[in-house]
Amino acid sequence: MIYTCTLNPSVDYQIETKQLELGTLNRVQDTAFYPGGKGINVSRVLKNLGVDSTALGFIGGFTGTFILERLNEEGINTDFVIHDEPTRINMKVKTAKEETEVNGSGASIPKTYQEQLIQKVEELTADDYFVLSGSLPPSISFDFYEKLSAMCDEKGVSLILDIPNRSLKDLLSFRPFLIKPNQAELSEILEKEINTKEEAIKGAKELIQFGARNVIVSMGAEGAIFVNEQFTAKAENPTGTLKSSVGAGDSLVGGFLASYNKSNDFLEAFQYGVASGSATAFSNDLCKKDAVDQLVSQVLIKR
Ligand SMILES: Nc1ncnc2c1ncn2[C@@H]1O[C@H](COP(=O)(O)OP(=O)(O)O)[C@@H](O)[C@H]1O
Ligand SMILES: O=P(O)(O)OC[C@H]1O[C@](O)(COP(=O)(O)O)[C@@H](O)[C@@H]1O
Repeated sequence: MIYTCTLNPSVDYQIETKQLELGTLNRVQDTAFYPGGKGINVSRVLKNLGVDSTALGFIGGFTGTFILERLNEEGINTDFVIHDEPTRINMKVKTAKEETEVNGSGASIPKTYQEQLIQKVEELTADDYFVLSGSLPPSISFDFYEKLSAMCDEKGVSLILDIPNRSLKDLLSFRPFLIKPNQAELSEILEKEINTKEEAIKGAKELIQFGARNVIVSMGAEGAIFVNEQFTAKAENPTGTLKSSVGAGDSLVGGFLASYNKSNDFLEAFQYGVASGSATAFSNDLCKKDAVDQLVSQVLIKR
């Protein structure tokens, strides 16, 4: 079974407006609410691609209820720890020119609730994948990532890490099956500029040395690279019109896992993941299977 874990979920409030001007009244053209947070997005993408998963993490309040209802409607298994404070709301503003994001910091999670989540992860076995994705809420420290990663390592659970944290390097000794920093995150982790695919491949190889088993660096409109101990590959995106790139990285992870789960083939999974990321970038919500299947042959992979 694939488990996703979102420690800091969100309701994503997407706004489309002709322009966004600070210090004045802006009126919007279009709005939509989506259940958000990186692990939740991975579960939603997996479901869209025909693969079941169970979404774990913390949710609470009226926003948490919204997330739970939407995931239930979509037929996604959930096993969240429910707390009292509302889950955060993240604003995603799209104008004709650019995308702007304002992410909340997150709810306060008491220690007893943190312990409840640990108990759920205790149940996982070596047949499972555990996708630990997204930021930490303010009341939880980096040790929590360490604790969950160490548990996966001990039990032989395949760990996928997609955390926007410069200390990701400190988790690589737990031998994650896959990590997926984006270009900016890789720069932060390695404390150097990453501008090209060649630089990203070099950087990803450093992360393999630290213990990661497979590394994908996503590079937005430029595509992505894949590195493991056996080979490296570059991917170019298919062409299309950008609608919203929110969740593109999570879609890459979801698409990769959906394909790898069936084929055990890294290159095929990488290609399908990139097609999923692009299909999300070309739509308002997360990618749907038809769109991914249409794009996949247009993703150019070079080993
Ligand atoms: N503008 C775009 N056009 C086509 N594909 C895109 C675009 N933005 C993102 N993607 C696809 O989605 C993947 C993940 O996007 P990226 O923005 O790098 O991740 P994150 O959301 O984690 O920052 C990219 O590697 C690419 O394949
Ligand atoms: O936990 P963080 O880093 O604040 O990210 C949460 C946000 O990231 C998202 O999961 C989207 O992530 P990506 O665009 O990186 O795939 C949103 O749904 C959510 O608002």
